Amino acid sequence: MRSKVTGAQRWVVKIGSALLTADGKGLDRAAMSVWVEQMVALHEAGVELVLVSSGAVAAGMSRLGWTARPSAMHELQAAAAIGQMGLVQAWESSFAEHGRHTAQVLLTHDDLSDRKRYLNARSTLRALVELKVIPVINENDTVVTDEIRFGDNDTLAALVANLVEADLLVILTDRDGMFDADPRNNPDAQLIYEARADDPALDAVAGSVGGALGRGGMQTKLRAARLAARSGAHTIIVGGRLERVLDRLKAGERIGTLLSPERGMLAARKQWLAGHLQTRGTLVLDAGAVAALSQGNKSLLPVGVKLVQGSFRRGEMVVCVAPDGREIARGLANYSALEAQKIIGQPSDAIVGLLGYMAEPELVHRDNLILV
Ligand SMILES: Nc1ncnc2c1ncn2[C@@H]1O[C@H](COP(=O)(O)OP(=O)(O)O)[C@@H](O)[C@H]1O
Ligand SMILES: N[C@@H](CCC(=O)OP(=O)(O)O)C(=O)O
Repeated sequence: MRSKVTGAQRWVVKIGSALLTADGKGLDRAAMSVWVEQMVALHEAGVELVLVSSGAVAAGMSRLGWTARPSAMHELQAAAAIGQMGLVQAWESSFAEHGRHTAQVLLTHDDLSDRKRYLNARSTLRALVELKVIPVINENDTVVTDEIRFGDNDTLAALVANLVEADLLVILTDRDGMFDADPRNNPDAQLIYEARADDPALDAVAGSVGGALGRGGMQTKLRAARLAARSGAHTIIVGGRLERVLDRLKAGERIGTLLSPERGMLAARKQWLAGHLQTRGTLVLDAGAVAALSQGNKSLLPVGVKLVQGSFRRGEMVVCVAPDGREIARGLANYSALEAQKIIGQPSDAIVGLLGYMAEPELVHRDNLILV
């Protein structure tokens, strides 16, 4: 029984090109509807779901009647743009049969390394998940060029897992999981059931290149698991063609390869925050807010802040000090310094009236706060 999998509340499910396109013969709609059925069942069981779907280039190639993957970037991008239409149509109509809506989200690496865009993407995805809509994410192949492209959707899926703070990343692929040698040329290769994501011994077994349709291979899946582990997520690499694969994972069955993070989700996040030393401003708290924060596990609301110093943007690190200047905590501000100045001392339900919108009711959320 895998309790970390059965207990996971937020899953990112990534489906690779090799699986989705029935090995190059257009989209495999029958397989898609089988996954959709299982994802809907997960949804009904209260699991929050985000889908990362590859397959745009492969679907576009099949629409255009191309049999070989083009090497010219613009042809690849054109194929992706054409194929993405079919891809999202297929997901939407399949989920619609179960009364579920989907939402198309196209992201680039740049979007996730820019702090403001990162926060915007995070808010949108959170809102979609709350609305019980299934976001279907792919790389925005039209706007990426060589240096900024992900190169593979495994990395994208891991970044999405970090973004939405998923506790489980499920990578569906064309093999039953990660083997101790590339099964293409080692018929005796054994499936690895469990390992620590950071185990260096895994590098040697992951090989390097992917199949004809996908590009990543096991190496990018391993890298993705390590990236996901940074925010405390577990990763499962498992065969997408295994019967009832997602149902069986949810039931705790030992299928696929489970790669575990070193530490839990919140601890990993706080450690990441603690490493972020650059602070951009200071919030001077009132005595009530100092007491609330010191007790632990409380967010900082605008009402408990007396003064805003410095110039910071949404998402940047600020220092929270007591009225006597003593440092209490550090955290990521949900509002810029200019906005914070307008809402401090006010209850959170006044934020919309003061700013014309509300990003979050807290000035600093407790998950983004570390006590000093
Ligand atoms: N140790 C390994 N265990 C399993 N598969 C491996 C291993 N090393 C390399 N591979 C290859 O990685 C391929 C899956 O990667 P890829 O083709 O990128 O698929 P996807 O489109 O699902 O991302 C498998 O078909 C397999 O041949
Ligand atoms: N974004 C592109 C490429 C992604 C890709 O090949 O990824 P994968 O099959 O997961 O290794 C697509 O949808 O075709």
